[in-house]
Order: sequence, then C-alpha cells, then structure tokens
Amino acid sequence: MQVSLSPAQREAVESLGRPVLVSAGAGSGKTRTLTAKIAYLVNHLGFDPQRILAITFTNKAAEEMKSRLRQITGRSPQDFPWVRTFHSACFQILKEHCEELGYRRPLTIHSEYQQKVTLKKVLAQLDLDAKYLGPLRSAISRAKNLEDPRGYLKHATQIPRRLEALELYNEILAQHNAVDFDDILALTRDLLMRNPTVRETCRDLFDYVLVDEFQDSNAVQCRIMDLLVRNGNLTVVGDDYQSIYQFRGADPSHFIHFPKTYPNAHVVRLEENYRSTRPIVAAAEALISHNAHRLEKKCFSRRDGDPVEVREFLSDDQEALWVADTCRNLQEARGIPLDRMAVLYRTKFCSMALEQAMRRRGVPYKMMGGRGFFERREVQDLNAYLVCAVNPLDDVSLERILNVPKRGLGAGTLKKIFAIGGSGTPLQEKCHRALDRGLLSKKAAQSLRGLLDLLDEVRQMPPAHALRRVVDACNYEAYLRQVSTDENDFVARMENIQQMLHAANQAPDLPTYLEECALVTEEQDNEDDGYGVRLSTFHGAKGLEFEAVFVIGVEEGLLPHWRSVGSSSPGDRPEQEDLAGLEEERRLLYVAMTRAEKHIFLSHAKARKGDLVRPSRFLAELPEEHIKRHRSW
Ligand SMILES: Nc1ncnc2c1ncn2[C@@H]1O[C@H](COP(=O)(O)OP(=O)(O)OP(=O)(O)O)[C@@H](O)[C@H]1O
Repeated sequence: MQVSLSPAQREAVESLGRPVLVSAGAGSGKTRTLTAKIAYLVNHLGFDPQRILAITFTNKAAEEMKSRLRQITGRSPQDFPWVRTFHSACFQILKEHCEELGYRRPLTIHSEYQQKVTLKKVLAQLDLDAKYLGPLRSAISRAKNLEDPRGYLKHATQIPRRLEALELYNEILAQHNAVDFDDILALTRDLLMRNPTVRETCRDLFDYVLVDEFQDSNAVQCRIMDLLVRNGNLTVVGDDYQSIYQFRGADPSHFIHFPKTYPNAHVVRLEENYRSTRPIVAAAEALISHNAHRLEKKCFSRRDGDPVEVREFLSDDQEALWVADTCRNLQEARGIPLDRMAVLYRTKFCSMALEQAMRRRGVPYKMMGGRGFFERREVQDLNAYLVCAVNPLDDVSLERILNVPKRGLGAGTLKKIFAIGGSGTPLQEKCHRALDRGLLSKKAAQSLRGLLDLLDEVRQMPPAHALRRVVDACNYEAYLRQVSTDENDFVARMENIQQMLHAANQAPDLPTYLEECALVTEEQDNEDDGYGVRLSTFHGAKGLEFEAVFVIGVEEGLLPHWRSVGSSSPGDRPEQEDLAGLEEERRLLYVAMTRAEKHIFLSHAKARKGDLVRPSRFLAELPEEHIKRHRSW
C-alpha cells in the first residue's frame, strides 16, 4: 500500500544521513509521516525492521503504529519488535543487563499499588504523617526523571526528611529486586553511561532510531536516545506547541534546542493542518504566537469554516445546560453524531456540572479515565500471586495475598511470622522458616503450606495456566462473589479475569506477562465505553479529533490554572508570575482548540462553584476577524 504524502511530509521521510527534526503543527499528519518513514527504510532501503527503534508515547500508539506498518509494508507486527514506548524499550535493555547494576534476573517492576504500600512503610519508619504519601510519591517520581534527583528534592519540596525517604524507598525496592516505573529510565541511562560495553552492545541493536511526540520527552529520555543513536540515524517528530507534560518532567527545550544539540540537523516543517478549518487554525496560531519559547512555524489550513465562538455565561450551571442543548442541536440540525463531539476542560471538577446537565437533558456522554484495568482489585490480587511465584523477594505482593481470599491466618499467626529474622529477611523466607520450626498451629500451618506450594507449582507454568490454577486453587470466584456489590459488579469482575486470561495467553512466560502488565499500568485507561459526547480534560484529549469541540471554563484561575502561574491560592495573583507555567497553560488551550475539525466554542462564566471569576487573558489574544462573541444573558 502506498501512502499519499505532501511534499513536506515526503522531505521528512526521505531525509537521511543526518539527524532530522520534524517540526509539525497540529493535524499535520505526524504519525502518518513517521510510519511512512519506517516503511520507506524497510521497503525502499532494505533496512531490517528488527533493527529499527521507533518510540511512541503510549503502548496503544505502538500497537496502532505496528498495525499501520503491517498495512503499508505487508510485514507482520512481530517483525517490528522495537516499536515501543520509552519505558518498554528501556526495560528490554535493563532486564537483559540488570546484573551489571547488582540486580538478579528476572527483574520486576513495582506497580503503583506496590509503590504506595512501600512508601507508606517509608513514612511510618521515618515517623512522617501519612498525608505526605501523595506529595512524596509525586516528588520522587518527578525527581527520578531529572538529571539530579537529590538536587530537585532538596529545593523543590517542603516534605520533611525527603532525602532519607528517597534512600529508604530505593533500599526497599532493591531488597525486593524491583524497580519502579521511573527507575526504568533512570537506571537504563546510568547503565548506558557507565558501562561502555553495554552501551556498545545496545547501540549495535539499532540501525535507525525514530521518536514520536518528541516535544514531551524529558531529559533522561533525551540522554538515552542520544546514547543509542549511531551515525546520525535519527528522526524525531513533534510539535513543541503541544508540549503539555511539564508536570511529569517533559521539557519542550529539548525539542526547541534540537538544532543546537545536533548542529548538522535537518529541520523539516509540516505546516499544513488537514484537520481543522481556517478560522480554527488561525485562532490557535494567534494564541500560541504569544509564547516566546517556541520554534517558529506558520500553520495554515485550506478549508473554510465558521468563526470560533466565544460565549459568556452567568454561571457554570447555565454554561453546562447550554452545552448540553447545543450538542443536541448540532446533532439534530447538522447531523453531527454525538460521539464526534467533545467537551474539554482544564481540571476534572468541571465535569460535575456538565454531567448533571447532560443527564437532565438526556444527552448521552462518556468519560475517560476511571480506574485503570490493572488497578482493579481482582487484577491486582491475581497478579500478586504470580509476582510472588516469580519473585520470592516481593514482600508487598505476598502481604497482599497472604489472607486474600481468607485462609485462616489470624493476627496472632501473622505476628509470629513477621517476627522471624530481621527486617531484611524476605517475607516468603519467614513463612518457610515458621513452617520448618513448627511455630504455627496445625490449621494455620496447613493453610500456609498450601499457599507456598501453590506458588511453587505455578512458577514454571505458562501464564494462562498459572492464572487459572490460582483462581481454582484459591476458590477466587466464590471470594469475588462475596466482595462484589451486586451481580453486575460480579459479572464485570469475572469479565476482567477473562480479559487477563486472554492477555496471559499471548505471553510466552510469567515474567514477560507480568512485565507487560506493569508497563501498561501507568497509562490512563482511555477505552471508550458506549456512545455519547466525550467529556475529557485537555490532557486526556491529546491526539484526538472531533467535529465539534466545546472548551469550557476559559477563566483566570482555571486557564491559566492558578497553580501553574505560581499563585498560592485561586484568588491570589503572585508578584511575579511563572512564565514557563503560563506558556504551558497557553499550549494546553492550543491543544484543546486544535482537536476541533469544524466547530469550536470557547466559554466562560461569571461565577464558577459559586465564586466570581474573570475571563481568561487568553481570550483577548484571539484574532477578532476569526471569532464571534456572544453573551448568553
Ligand atoms: N498528506 C495528507 N493528505 C491528506 N490528509 C492528511 C495528510 N496527512 C495527514 N492527513 C490527515 O490529517 C488528519 C490529522 O493527521 P494526524 O492525526 O496524523 O495529525 P497529527 O499531526 O498527529 O495531529 P495532532 O498532533 O494534532 O494530534 C488525519 O485525519 C489524517 O488522515
């Protein structure tokens, strides 16, 4: 299959022999270009697809890219083993060479749940209040994505004893022979930097490196990328106007300074927007031109359309009802299906008034997010059994399942077990010793022996067999029935187990299955459920497109968000605003606006949550010739 490309897209595809930066606008066909380039390397130039590293932003994007590559090149998705996210690619490297860093194989990844349990222990050991759990977790995660984690922790947060907390947390992870999600990148970087032999071995794996969504890469990712590239065989694609993950360490500077980092780089601009009409593109361009920190490009569209509508309301409730009514009107009068519409907002709380209005008007809607699949109870329980089988050092997982489902290990028994050996003795080892020394009652010993035998039994089984065996041996279905709120809940949970069995069936062995689970856990659950208008935060709408988009709450305090500009509370205006934060907020509105194909409505209210608010300064930055202002009162 041949993909049609514009001259600029073709230039990006065919440019070789030096690093290429594709500086692309919204809706300009970034992914199409990147995929076409991989196909070109393979089909025209004879590159081995197994030796092409293509980094995507999410696992879902990696799957989509592989399926597009299959269509274009006729090769099977397995021929492209290195189309992966940064985390997934780095973990392939890290697990192969983890012994160099003092770990044992198989190396395991701690899930969010395990991370939280470990951090709770850290807080307790350091006599710190449990209220620090959330802030400490974010601070450590942010720190690990920077070049100098300790330096960041020292200055950027006020959490007491934070450096000790980091040490202790890392120590516990090492004891469990585990890494957390952020370590995957940081440790791979350390490995590649400190060990020239490993570096050469890894560089030898790849003939070409491509990175999608490069504007959202952080310092650690950029360093890893640099260490893996040979002979300038590198293409990065992105849009610095859409860099919106500063809170996770992303920094558009890497993108903007790419031509300085690689002075022989070839810069290709994709400026034609194929998605949106001219007024939408012109308004978004005018807005973003107020950001000083960006790479110049002139985005345009050839399609005419209605002006951008800016609406003022008295209250958020009035705004929400108007949005619900307008969705209906667009559907009835213009034939736009409801699931081609989206309502986007800066922070989650804005969805409340909207949901009420949608229900009152009977407009179906769907929300993104919710609990991720891998965060659900049954998924975590069953995977914890498998983790314990593979990694006898993982105390967090064993603690979770010791008595789940209940197996008669009472508080007294557990106390006896925990008391054995020092704090460095793994819990599984303690259990074995308790049995060997005959410390437990007959009933408790039998039950514990059953559990340990089960872990031994499933260790070498294929993943789906192991899972099925755990469900049966523990009578897990009966347990689920007890904990489910009703029959629907029970059925949904059983379906989740079916889904797990399906996933487990695809994996060759237990460590690989668990690794894949851990790697996707961090992603938001973006599955659509049902038909209706999509309600989403700006972040959640990244990469999506809709015929009609409502951007609500375009008000000072919300957009720019008060925290991003350095205010201490919603009403406060700092003496000096955080300029980088302000620019990120402008980029967020840019992302939201550029999701729209034909119709866009920006709205603000005079009162939100009962507080008086002012329109966002960003509204004054839009070009009058492309907007129409209304007052709905
Ligand atoms: N050369 C082309 N000719 C016609 N249509 C194109 C071309 N390139 C891309 N498109 C279309 O433009 C739309 C936007 O493309 P795509 O979603 O890949 O953009 P993007 O650059 O990833 O956007 P964003 O970053 O805003 O999410 C898609 O519907 C795509 O099919």
